[in-house]
Amino acid sequence: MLRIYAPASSANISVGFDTLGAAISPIDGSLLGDVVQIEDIPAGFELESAGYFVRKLPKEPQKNIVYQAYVLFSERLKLRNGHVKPLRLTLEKNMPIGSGLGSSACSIVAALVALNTFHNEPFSKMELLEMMGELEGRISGSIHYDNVAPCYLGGVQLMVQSLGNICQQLPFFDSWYWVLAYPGIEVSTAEARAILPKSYTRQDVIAHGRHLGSFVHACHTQQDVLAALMMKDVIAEPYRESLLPNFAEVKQASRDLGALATGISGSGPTIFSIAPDLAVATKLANYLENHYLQNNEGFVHICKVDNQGTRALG
Ligand SMILES: Nc1ncnc2c1ncn2[C@@H]1O[C@H](COP(=O)(O)OP(=O)(O)OP(=O)(O)O)[C@@H](O)[C@H]1O
Ligand SMILES: N[C@@H](CCO)C(=O)O
Repeated sequence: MLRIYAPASSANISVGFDTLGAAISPIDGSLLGDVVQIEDIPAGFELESAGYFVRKLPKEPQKNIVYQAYVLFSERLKLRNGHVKPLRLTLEKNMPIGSGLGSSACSIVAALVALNTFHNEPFSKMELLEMMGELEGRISGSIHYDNVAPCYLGGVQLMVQSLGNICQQLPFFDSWYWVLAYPGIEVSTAEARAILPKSYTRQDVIAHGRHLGSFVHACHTQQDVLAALMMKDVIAEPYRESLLPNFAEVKQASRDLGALATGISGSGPTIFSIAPDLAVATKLANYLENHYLQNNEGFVHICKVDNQGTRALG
């Protein structure tokens, strides 16, 4: 029996809509992500689901993205004259759905890595990642890799989508803490994409290019102040902030408490705040617990970038 854990991820990082994402883990060692278990059975295929957020999954098993991952993996294996073994997948759905923490990505990545490992790795990392993007695209309406890539490979990933690579890892700032606050309400990624403009002004396009280019440069030259200053979003945040509770006020208060940057994680409603040290991270966590959470489902975690990505649990 094999158990695969896939961590939460924060897509966009404000400055790289659909092109940047980071894998994230709480510093207290708790696992913030989904687990998929795979095991032999005598014949056929079985899917079981468990975990705190199982009640939020679609009622029909065929709509569970883990089921669809199994079907896609089987089809691709068949194209190589292979066939899937009889097996049971058990999804532990620990991630809230529609959270902005890459919940569907966690399920997709854990399922495909479990299936690939169980069949002695017939697919390369990039082939598997391409399947992950296809499945993510079915959910949100368009293929984007900024959750699945960091969730799978760990670190901060830049989607280059060229020369046979879907993504490449960026050097990042090891001292930074990420404070993630999930308010406990749901925002559908498909809907949060639908409200974005179809086109942008030349001024916005130039600003976006300057921010993203300078941010990537700052990562490579390890200029943390420049990187934090460039974490500005002209593509999504101005249109999505109305979906989040008191976002402008919370962002200003986080800045006053010492946050280097604050933005929407993925398509929200989770927000992230970057702290230069643990003292500021703790202050931010306390503030967000008291001012951003909307109900008992909400949570705040002090995190760091997870450089391991998806892995087998012992
Ligand atoms: N195993 C699964 N995990 C999560 N969502 C699933 C799963 N299977 C099917 N779904 C469906 O996929 C959709 C996920 O929606 P959405 O993309 O908004 O959530 P998300 O992946 O949590 O978003 P985000 O990437 O912002 O965290 C929901 O309609 C949900 O019912
Ligand atoms: N880049 C995607 C991430 C969704 O999780 C978006 O912002 O729509």
